Parts: sequence; structure tokens; C-alpha cells
Amino acid sequence: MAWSQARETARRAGLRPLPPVGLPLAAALGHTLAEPLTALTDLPAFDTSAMDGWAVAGPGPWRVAGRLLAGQAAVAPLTDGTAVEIATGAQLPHGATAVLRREHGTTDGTLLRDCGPRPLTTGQDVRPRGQECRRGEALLPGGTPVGPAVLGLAAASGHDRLVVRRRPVVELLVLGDELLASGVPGPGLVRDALGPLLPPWLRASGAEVVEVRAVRDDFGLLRDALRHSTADVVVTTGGTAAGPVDFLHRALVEAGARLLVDGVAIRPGHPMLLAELPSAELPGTRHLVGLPGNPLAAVAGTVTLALPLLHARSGRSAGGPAPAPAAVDLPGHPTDTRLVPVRRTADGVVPLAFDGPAMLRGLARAEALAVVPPGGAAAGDLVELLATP
Ligand SMILES: Nc1nc2c(c(=O)[nH]1)N[C@H]1C(S)=C(S)[C@@H](COP(=O)(O)OP(=O)(O)OC[C@H]3O[C@@H](n4cnc5c(N)ncnc54)[C@H](O)[C@@H]3O)O[C@H]1N2
Ligand code: MOO
Repeated sequence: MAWSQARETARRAGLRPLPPVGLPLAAALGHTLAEPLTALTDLPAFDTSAMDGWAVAGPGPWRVAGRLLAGQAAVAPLTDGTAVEIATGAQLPHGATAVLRREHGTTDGTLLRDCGPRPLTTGQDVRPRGQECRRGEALLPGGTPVGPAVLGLAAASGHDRLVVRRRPVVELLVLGDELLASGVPGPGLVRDALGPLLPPWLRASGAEVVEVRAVRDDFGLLRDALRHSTADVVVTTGGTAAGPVDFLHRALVEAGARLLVDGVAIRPGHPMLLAELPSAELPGTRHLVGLPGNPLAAVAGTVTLALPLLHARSGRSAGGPAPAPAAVDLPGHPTDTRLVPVRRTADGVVPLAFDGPAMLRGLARAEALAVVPPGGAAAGDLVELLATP
């Protein structure tokens, strides 16, 4: 299957967004808004002083009486020719026409004069009520991922809880007898690189990774792991090819799965696959993403199949493509798309060394994966960039 078709197939497979749930702000981090975030108040909610100084009414000089600090409700209105000392963030009293900054005013007894570089204008250094939004206004659309800035905006606009989608539950099965969970690799043994790499990336992409499990190269163990999993998405690594102990295809058949993608015209990662798993409730709501074992190939499978599926299930709106020019020629595969770790320079993106399917050295320095179409891209051509873990 062509690479773009595989990505689209994964996205479509996930177009059954999970149900909405209401969560306290802190717990909503990493989820996706299930509905637009609307302002529960005007922002600012009151005319606010943007500077420390004096709230003044009409033209100066002004007679100063009293002080207003942030957090105090302004009560007495100002009449022309009067002022009140005011702090940044304090509510402006009725009748105030501007704020004179502390460094622009001189007082002589109780009389305040403007000694600023330019005459004070009406509304100067005032943040008027509703400048940022009006109560009821939609601040963010549904489908927005909840990051720290969204939490801040939600709090600022009056929310204690957010309505988000339940996160897709993911179980990661790491296949391979040769894999070590700790220590220095030795003869015939390699460290599991994907157990550490994938869960934080999948979590950042909206998933709730509930389990990371090493599964030995044993057909029965793999089949039973697939049969008994209740996860929305099972992600496996390794076992996708046709080696003597690559049991994934056979285990999927035995588990009653239906292949949606079985091999993609992409380098690295072409043996990646996507299958629909049987579901007791609604068909089409459980999936398996089979990532190839070579680490960079697994990363290619993640961006091609796992992330589009997880984003769709979380109801996340797909970001548009983010193209950048190639600074140099990016050689292509004759028939397949290539994903190449790149860094940005002033002239465009440059490929990084150590980009072999079994390597992570290029990826760990990369700022993006460039999508190089079959046949390659010439210097100056725009190439699509995908986010790296
Ligand atoms: N005869 C053929 N052999 C292979 C083909 C092919 O077309 N014909 N395709 C190659 C390609 S391309 C890939 S990619 C791999 C995919 O293999 P599997 O998904 O079955 O993965 P394994 O055989 O289990 O492992 C491959 C490789 O990756 C290492 N590995 C596995 N898991 C991890 C991990 N968690 N961390 C680090 N490294 C891991 C494993 O030790 C192997 O070296 O098949 C090719 N073969
Ligand atoms: O597609 Mo494999 O991923 O080249 O190693």
C-alpha cells in the first residue's frame, strides 16, 4: 500500500472517537477537548490597570486620594481631576480614563503631574474588559490537545473541569527473545530500545499506555496475549516479517483479526501492519498496530499507522502538513517513500547520518522526519515534515 494511503487508512480506522468524560483540570492534561472551550467570563473580567501608577480621570494635574491593589474591588468612582494610586492587575475605578505609569508621574504633596515623554492618551495602559474574549465565546475548538497552555487558558476563563475524550487505552507488547531489559548488550543480545522509546511518545500523542510487556518468541504466548487483551489499541514491536519465529500474522489470524494494512511502500518500515481486532461490543473499535522490530522502522510505523489511529480515536483534529525546503538533494527509493531524520538549517532541512533501519543515532539528533517521495527530492523542493519523538 502507498504510504499516504496507509496513513489515511489508519486515520479512518480510528474515526470512532471515544466517549467524553469530565475531568478536573490537572487530570485533563494529555487528553483532547471533546467540545469547544468557551469562556465563562469576559477576559479581562473587569477594566484592569496594565501598569503600576495612578488611575486618573480627565486631564491633569490630578488630586490623588487612596490606593487600589490587585484583588480589591474598585468602589468609589473618580471624578475629573482626581486620581488613585493603582497596582498592575487592579480593577480600574469607574470614571478613570487612563493609567499614568509610576515612572511618568511626579507628585508634589497630593498633586500628581504627567511628566511622561508623550501626553497621556485616553485608555492608555488600561486593559479593557472583554479585550481578549467575551463570555460565551469559543476560545478553542473541540479536538484540541490539552497541553499546559490550554490548562492555563481554561483556568483563566473560569473552568475547574474540562470535557475531554477518554484516552485510547494502549498495551505495548515487545516481542523478541534476544531483547535485554537492562545492562550492556552482549553476544546475540540487544537492548530493548522500543520499550523506553514508545510509551512516552504514545502518551504524548493522546494514549493511556497501561501496560508494556515483553513477550517471548512463542506462538501460543502471542496468540493468547492478543486474545486476552482488552486494550483499544495493541501495539506490537517485531515479528512482522517472515522469519522462523515471526508469529504475528499467524497469531492475528487465530485471534480473529482482520488486516487493514499489510505492508507499506515505505523505507524503513515496510513490513508494518494494521489490523482490526474482534470486539465484544462495537466492531471497528479495537485495533492492533504491528511495528517492525528494527527501531527506526518501528518509528516509521508509529508515525504512519499508530499516531493517525490514536489521534482519530481521541478526536484530535489533524494538523495540516508542515513542509520545508530541502537544503540538499534527498535521495529517494525508486518506488517507496522514505522517512529521513533531518535537522533544520537556514537553507532548509539537511539529512543526518546514521539513518539505517536498525539505528537511532540520527533520529536522536533529528528535529523532524522528512517525507521523501519515491524518486527523491531535489535541493529547494518542499518536503513534508513529521514530528519526531
Ligand atoms: N527475508 C526477509 N527478511 C526481512 C525482510 C524482508 O523483506 N525479507 N524485511 C526486513 C525488514 S525491512 C525489517 S524492518 C525486519 C522486520 O522484522 P520483524 O518485525 O519481524 O522484527 P524482528 O525480526 O523481530 O527484529 C528485527 C530486528 O530488530 C531488532 N529488534 C526487535 N525488537 C527490538 C527492540 N524492541 N529494540 C531494539 N531492537 C529490536 C531485532 O533484534 C532484529 O535485529 O525484517 C527484515 N527481514
Ligand atoms: O523496513 Mo526495514 O524497516 O528497512 O528494516
